[in-house]
Amino acid sequence: MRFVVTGGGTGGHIYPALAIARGILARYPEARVLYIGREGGLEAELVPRANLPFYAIPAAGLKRSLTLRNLLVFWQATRGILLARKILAGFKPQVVVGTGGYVCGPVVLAAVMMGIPTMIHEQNALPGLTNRLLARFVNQVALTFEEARKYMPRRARIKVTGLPVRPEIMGWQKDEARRAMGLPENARLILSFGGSQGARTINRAMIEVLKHFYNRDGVYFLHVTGPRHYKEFCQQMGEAGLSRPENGNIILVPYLDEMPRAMAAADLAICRAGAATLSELTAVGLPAILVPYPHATGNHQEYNARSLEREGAALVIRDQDLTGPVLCEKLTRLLERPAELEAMARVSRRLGRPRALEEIVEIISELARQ
Ligand SMILES: CC(=O)N[C@H]1[C@@H](OP(=O)(O)OP(=O)(O)OC[C@H]2O[C@@H](n3ccc(=O)[nH]c3=O)[C@H](O)[C@@H]2O)O[C@H](CO)[C@@H](O)[C@@H]1O
Repeated sequence: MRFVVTGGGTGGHIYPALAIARGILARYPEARVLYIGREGGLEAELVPRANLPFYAIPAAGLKRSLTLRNLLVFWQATRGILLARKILAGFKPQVVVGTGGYVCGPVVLAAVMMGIPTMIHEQNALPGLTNRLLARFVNQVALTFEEARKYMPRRARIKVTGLPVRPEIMGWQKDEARRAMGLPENARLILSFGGSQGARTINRAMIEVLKHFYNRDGVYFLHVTGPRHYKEFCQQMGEAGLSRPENGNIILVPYLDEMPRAMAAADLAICRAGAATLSELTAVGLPAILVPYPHATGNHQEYNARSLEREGAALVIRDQDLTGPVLCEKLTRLLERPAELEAMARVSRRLGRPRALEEIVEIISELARQ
């Protein structure tokens, strides 16, 4: 069997495409999966590293307003469709799967024109422009959040599958993770982090939180500063009188490779609201205080965060409202009300979709049988 996956631009589109490719190969070890991405895109680096065959085509994004650049974009899209048609005609896939990003447009459209079954996956509660356009033409739309449905055409075939999380996320039991981290039995662990680069506003607020809770009994903090902010953060901790936080109840790291273990061990997370992060939190049932990244396209992180908040799995603080005292107050309230925190954890676990990948691969299998 042969399958094509496509999606690019940011890790947010590429990692789900890679997870789906791996899911297909796990189910059909004899299958061939080809990844089509953008010339010079981040996928051109990540896909070969994941040992998948990769073809690049030209693609660029439309500006939302009418500009000269858009003419160039149309030209590139036409070239992209022609090239994608050629690749698809040669490879003859049974199904083409797109996960969003500019490059997805020409590849999925070429497949639609050629009568090849197609599926797209949308990661966010507010769908991206490419996926919204493609949803009109594809055979199946898979969503992470139910909320995204209302932005999709009414006649689209839609299923809420969730977003595949990396398997390691499910690999730890809470007790085992806490023992491995050397945490005392009954202490609570608060895990705070920004995106992969960290988040300056969360760092700023966390300085005050850490100062407030320093050496407080029964609560531990694991704070991830982001690699670029680590030195500055340690310096600010020193200025706040916490020059040796590791002697108390605070662990500071620039980046956390051990995120799966930390999420399993933690009782509460303070973080951004990227789709992967939220899927991981709900997969392990970890309640959160979410601070959506305000510059994400269309402010989609706030839509993601509100979706968890509406259900009762998280609280949301907007980036512009985030200060040390506001965060301290919310945190203190939750720590003083363990029943509330436990209820949030239950809702979070209920929202989790640890079988997302299986469901997506099942849809792809059905399309392949058509
Ligand atoms: C800035 C931005 O626009 N981000 C978007 C990007 O997310 P992006 O992929 O940047 O961010 P996500 O929250 O989705 O994922 C971050 C990943 O990094 C991991 N991690 C993070 C810090 C750390 O120290 N260690 C670690 O392992 C997290 O566990 C998670 O797996 O695409 C997503 C899907 O379209 C969107 O929802 C996000 O809004």
